[in-house]
Amino acid sequence: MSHETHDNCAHCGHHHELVVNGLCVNYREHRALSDVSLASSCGNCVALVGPNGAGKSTLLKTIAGLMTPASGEVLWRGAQVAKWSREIAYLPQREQIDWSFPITVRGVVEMGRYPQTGWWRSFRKDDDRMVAEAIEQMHLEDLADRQISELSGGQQQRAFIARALAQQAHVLLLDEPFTGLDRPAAEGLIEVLKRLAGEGRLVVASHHELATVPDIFDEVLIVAREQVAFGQVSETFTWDNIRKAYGGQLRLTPDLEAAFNEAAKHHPAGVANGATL
Ligand SMILES: Nc1ncnc2c1ncn2[C@@H]1O[C@H](COP(=O)(O)OP(=O)(O)OP(=O)(O)O)[C@@H](O)[C@H]1O
Repeated sequence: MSHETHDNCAHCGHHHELVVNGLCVNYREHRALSDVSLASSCGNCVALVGPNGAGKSTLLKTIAGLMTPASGEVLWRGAQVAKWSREIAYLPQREQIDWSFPITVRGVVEMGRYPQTGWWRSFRKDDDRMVAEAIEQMHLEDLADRQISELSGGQQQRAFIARALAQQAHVLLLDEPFTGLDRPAAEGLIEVLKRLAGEGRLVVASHHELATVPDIFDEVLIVAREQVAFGQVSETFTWDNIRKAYGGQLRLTPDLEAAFNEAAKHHPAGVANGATL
């Protein structure tokens, strides 16, 4: 799949870049991630893949500004991410969220406005409008007054994405957003992610289902505690690179083989040569 890439973001009219430079991240003295570098910009959907413990969540948290790098840097719009917390939204893995917390869907989405309003000032008309628009964009109107705990997994994901939209976030960092979704919900989420990228947002998501990478993403970062490869899915999503990251943990199934062939079709050289694996 390939999105139409906007020169300028339809969301804000600019063309912003996320740059990760030689990033290393530790938990105390334990090195979780080494030497990650990438550059992506508005309008892209970036997959983060690698085996369990590869450092995907760590990278998302660091890009979100929630962890401090041991070395290297993360820049958005040319400055350290800490400066841009309003523009960057992070959705943790499902199990990190307390879904029993008593809050309505609208309450979750309103939280997206808190960084702007501060806790001390009340909502203005604009805040209400942005919350209503986000709810509408994620087709949550009928569920807005329901408790978040009463929703299906797919609906809960949509509520959290609506919160990011209400925040007017430019970068969406999603940790395994497809986990626990049934097929229709997953297909709905694929459409949502493509639409958000198509509107000029930058979506970065860790993803376990390798066979669906070419359907959803434009670019891929493959990690295994350190960077294996980063680039366009058509060039980078190859069995060679995936095998480097997963070692003997992964078998080349027919589904996966089909996905590599699908990815290669969009590669200029792949089309010319009719190349397969
Ligand atoms: N809070 C923590 N304290 C210490 N080490 C941690 C902590 N969180 C993660 N790690 C370690 O850092 C490394 C990277 O973990 P991370 O959760 O980023 O991987 P991941 O690719 O997201 O894994 P998964 O696919 O299983 O979610 C692992 O070795 C893990 O054990």
